[in-house]
Amino acid sequence: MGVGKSTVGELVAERLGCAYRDTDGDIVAEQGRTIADIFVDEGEPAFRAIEKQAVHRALAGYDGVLALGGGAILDADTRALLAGQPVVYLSMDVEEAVKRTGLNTARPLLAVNPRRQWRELMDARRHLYTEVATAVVATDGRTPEEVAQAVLDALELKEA
Ligand SMILES: Nc1ncnc2c1ncn2[C@@H]1O[C@H](COP(=O)(O)OP(=O)(O)OP(=O)(O)O)[C@@H](O)[C@H]1O
Ligand SMILES: O=C(O)C1=C[C@@H](O)[C@@H](O)[C@H](O)C1
Ligand SMILES: [Mg+2]
Repeated sequence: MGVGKSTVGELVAERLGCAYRDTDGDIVAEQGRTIADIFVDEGEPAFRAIEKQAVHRALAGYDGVLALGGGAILDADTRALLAGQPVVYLSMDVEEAVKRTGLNTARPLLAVNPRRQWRELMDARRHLYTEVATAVVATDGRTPEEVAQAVLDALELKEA
């Protein structure tokens, strides 16, 4: 969360001259409410079901850069769908995460104690991010432009 998927994803798409899409954005558009509201109204399991459908729809026949929600990889079917695709895991350390997400309540899973919650989420998920990733790109101390270039380098893709 807050690692720069949207910022960097858009830059990478711009450099490749291809489409950019973000499943969190798709969900908000389709549901007509914020992600925080879906969590509050229906709880996390209901959000995950909505998210799973959104990821599957977004990936079907898609050719471009897709930013996934941070928890999408919790679903085994989604992980299977990502197998064979170029998948980048953007990483950062906890202090960078707190700086980037701040106290922003748009991220319900970090709403109470961002530092502790971020550590717990990463301890639970790191192995899944690593499992689905074909490349890991560290974002600490790099500008979004530098991260975008590192992504292109890691995937051995050239600018359009
Ligand atoms: N490399 C970077 N260095 C410093 N700040 C950054 C970097 N990349 C993104 N940011 C900033 O961090 C914040 C979060 O970025 P962004 O919204 O792109 O992340 P995200 O991974 O899409 O988040 P979410 O999990 O909410 O979808 C923004 O304020 C953005 O400007
Ligand atoms: O990491 C997560 O579990 C989340 C990340 C965001 O992209 C949103 O999908 C939502 O806030 C949950
Ligand atoms: Mg985003």
